[in-house]
Amino acid sequence: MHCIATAESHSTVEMEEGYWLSLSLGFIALSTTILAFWFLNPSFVSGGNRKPKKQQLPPGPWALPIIGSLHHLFLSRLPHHRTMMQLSRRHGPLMLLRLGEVPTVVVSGAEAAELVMKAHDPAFASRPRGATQDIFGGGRDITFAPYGAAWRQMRKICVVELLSARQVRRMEHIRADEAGSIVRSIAVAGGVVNVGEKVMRVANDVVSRAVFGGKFARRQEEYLRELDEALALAGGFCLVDLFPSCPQRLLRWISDDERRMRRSHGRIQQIIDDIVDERKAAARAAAASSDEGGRRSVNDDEDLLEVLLRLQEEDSLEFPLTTDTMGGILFLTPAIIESQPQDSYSCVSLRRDTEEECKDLLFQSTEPKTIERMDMFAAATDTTGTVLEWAMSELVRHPKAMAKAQTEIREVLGDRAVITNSDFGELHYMRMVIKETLRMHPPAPLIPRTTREDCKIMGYDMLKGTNVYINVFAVSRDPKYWKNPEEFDPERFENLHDMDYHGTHFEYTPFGAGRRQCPGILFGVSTIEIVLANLLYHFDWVLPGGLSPESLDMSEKFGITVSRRSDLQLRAIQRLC
Ligand code: HEM
Repeated sequence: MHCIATAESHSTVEMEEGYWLSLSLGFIALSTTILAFWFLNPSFVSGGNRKPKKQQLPPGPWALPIIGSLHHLFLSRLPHHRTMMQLSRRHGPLMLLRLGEVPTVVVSGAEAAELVMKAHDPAFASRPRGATQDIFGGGRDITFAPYGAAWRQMRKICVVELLSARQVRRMEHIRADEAGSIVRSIAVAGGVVNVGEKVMRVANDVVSRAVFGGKFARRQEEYLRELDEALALAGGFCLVDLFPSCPQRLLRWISDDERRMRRSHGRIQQIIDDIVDERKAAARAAAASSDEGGRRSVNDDEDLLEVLLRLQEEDSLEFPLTTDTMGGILFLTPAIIESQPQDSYSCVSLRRDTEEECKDLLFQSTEPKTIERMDMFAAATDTTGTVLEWAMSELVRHPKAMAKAQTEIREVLGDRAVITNSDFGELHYMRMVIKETLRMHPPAPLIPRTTREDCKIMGYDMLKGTNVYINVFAVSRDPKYWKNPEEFDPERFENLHDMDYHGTHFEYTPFGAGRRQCPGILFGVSTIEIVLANLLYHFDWVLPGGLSPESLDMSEKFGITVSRRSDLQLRAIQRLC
């Protein structure tokens, strides 16, 4: 797909031909079949969640029987986070939508976000569950895990062992190497570059080298394609997620989302299996020739998988570090499990609500079994690549900002063959460019949470089991907190030094906040900084064919992460030193 020059602005996203036809047919088929169920079993449409008397639920737009508020989203020509932003400007910072059978509250103000992610954080610290998310992460991974003991341990390992500042610093040579190789590949290819593809690859290379010590090599293209498909489906807006009590067979007949998700996930799984197999064989060979009889010791070259295997051997954690837990953190596969003791734990069922139930399930002793999940790979690749692509898009649309960033980088870095993160102390403007990109294009615009218990927010009842989306996109474009919010203006951060990524300013939370806040901030930002600095240091960038900067299409593709709808194709002009 090409991104070049449509006259469309963000807010007039062109829908593909046939979309309306298939949408209408889908609605008609769904409504007819659901009506039939309604007559047979009226409690079906309520989803068991009728509004109890005397409860003060948040306001929201008018709803229809059966589909609830879905028509507001699906009849809009905008991606869901934008439609929700428009609706919440009418209905308020806490807005109730009924998405099919699923009651959902959208949070669109900084004060409300602070109440949800800080004041009442424990009540909102779980993730929604749906059929596609179950395939994607199965609730056994860290990202989609229900709040509870298993999640806490995975999180602790992530924060303390895998993504700590020390660990991220230790990986500096990987980032520098990979940023260098993207520069070389652009210089060799010359001409028009698919920037989106390049930055997605480099983000994936950095994380796979950090985790496995190696790269995806030949199958990276397939991996990224399948990841793209899976992430587009995992946003929670597929029919199977919206009508959980509707018979699966019927939904499968109407929509093939679930099948597509299984297919993509299966392919991703196979690719990872192959990589782990190779890695295992190499580890066995190394252990056989080691003087220490194969015992692992801390060393400076250990990748994240090695860190986990060492922790497992040390056996000093509160819960034993099983291979399942390791899989939940890194996205591993049965290839590793077979070497583990028979009393490994694994999650055997889905859709449990209480912490106790989840704990029971997550720590049931079972035979080792196949685990399917994607975590650090998906969480790190897509978000990092997406931010880089949006940053380059905004810079190309704003040549003055591009020139200012390039001048700064070239002055500060002087003549260098290799650029590393430790060279970046003085790159203030580039850091503001990244902050502004994350304000305008947070890669995860709707942060998904679910209520673990009844509570009251701004006088409204939030019932247990309600899904919650914190619309960080809406908050960071709200004129109440930001001057000219629709303008790309990195300078706005000049006087906002303390506006960082750590989730303490609730008008700016691209990485979320509270217990579930992204643990990969340092890893992600370090990768973004080094790749962006290299791209801007070594090349000048323009739209191909003499197109004007304003003509660049900026429309979005909705999914769990929101990337560009079309790839970013730019002409790279190598800088002559
Ligand atoms: C620019 C890059 C990134 C952005 C904008 C981003 C954003 C987010 C957001 C918004 C969340 C949800 C937070 C919440 O619920 O409050 C999240 C969760 C998460 N992110 Fe990131 N992320 C990025 C990069 C990364 C990287 C590089 C990694 C790992 C290497 C990572 C790992 C995770 C994990 C494991 C979670 C789940 C945490 C949990 O549920 O406890 N992220 N991220």
